[in-house]
Amino acid sequence: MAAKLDPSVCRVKVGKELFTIAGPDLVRKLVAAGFDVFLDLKFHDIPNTVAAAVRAAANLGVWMVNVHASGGERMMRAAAEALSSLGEGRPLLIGVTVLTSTAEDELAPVGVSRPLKDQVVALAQLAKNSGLDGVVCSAMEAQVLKQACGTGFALVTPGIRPAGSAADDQRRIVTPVDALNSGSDYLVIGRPITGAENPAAALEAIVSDIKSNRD
Ligand SMILES: O=C(O)c1cc(=O)[nH]c(=O)n1[C@@H]1O[C@H](COP(=O)(O)O)[C@@H](O)[C@H]1O
Repeated sequence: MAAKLDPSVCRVKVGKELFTIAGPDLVRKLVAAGFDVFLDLKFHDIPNTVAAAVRAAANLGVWMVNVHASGGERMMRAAAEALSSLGEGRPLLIGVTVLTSTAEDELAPVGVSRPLKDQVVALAQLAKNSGLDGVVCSAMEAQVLKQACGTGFALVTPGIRPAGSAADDQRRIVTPVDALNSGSDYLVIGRPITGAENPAAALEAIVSDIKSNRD
């Protein structure tokens, strides 16, 4: 897949599936090939373990790494502190709020009684106060988060689907142009590109749609 894509057009994300199959060597190869790599392992563990894991990610040379914001303030602070001594070249540290595959009615069974949007805002504010650089959320929440957390706080939005694409297991989906217009800083696009017959052409179509239709 990476060989079919151009590092000047897109970054790449290595998630749990690929990392479990191919491990850190593949991440090093992607970095060496010139890609900015988002290591999406969504760490969620005790503070000491998460701090050591994000430090290990930084040593691989990745551009972005994420943790679950629901791991709490002490966990996120430990992660932020583990990276702070690395200075400018350190990876961006991002907190996952509520997964884009989660729908409103799935929160109560896991003990969350407030509305989904309020949960996303609360976790984003906690992430910001814990020293993180931004959050993963749906672009549906981008506008409210830019107001709540300010423009310098990065919004990373999966659940991106060009008009007419299948939602698959995602529940809070937004088109690429609408996501950017709502304030998303980074779009995470998987299956609409990886599942296409010609991934480079699918990416190109998305980029040209953005160039011609963005506000
Ligand atoms: O942190 C993530 O990257 C992530 C968070 C989230 O809330 N939702 C979400 O879909 N993701 C990831 O983003 C990617 C979305 O892929 P597609 O649904 O194929 O576009 C997957 O690799 C997910 O693991």
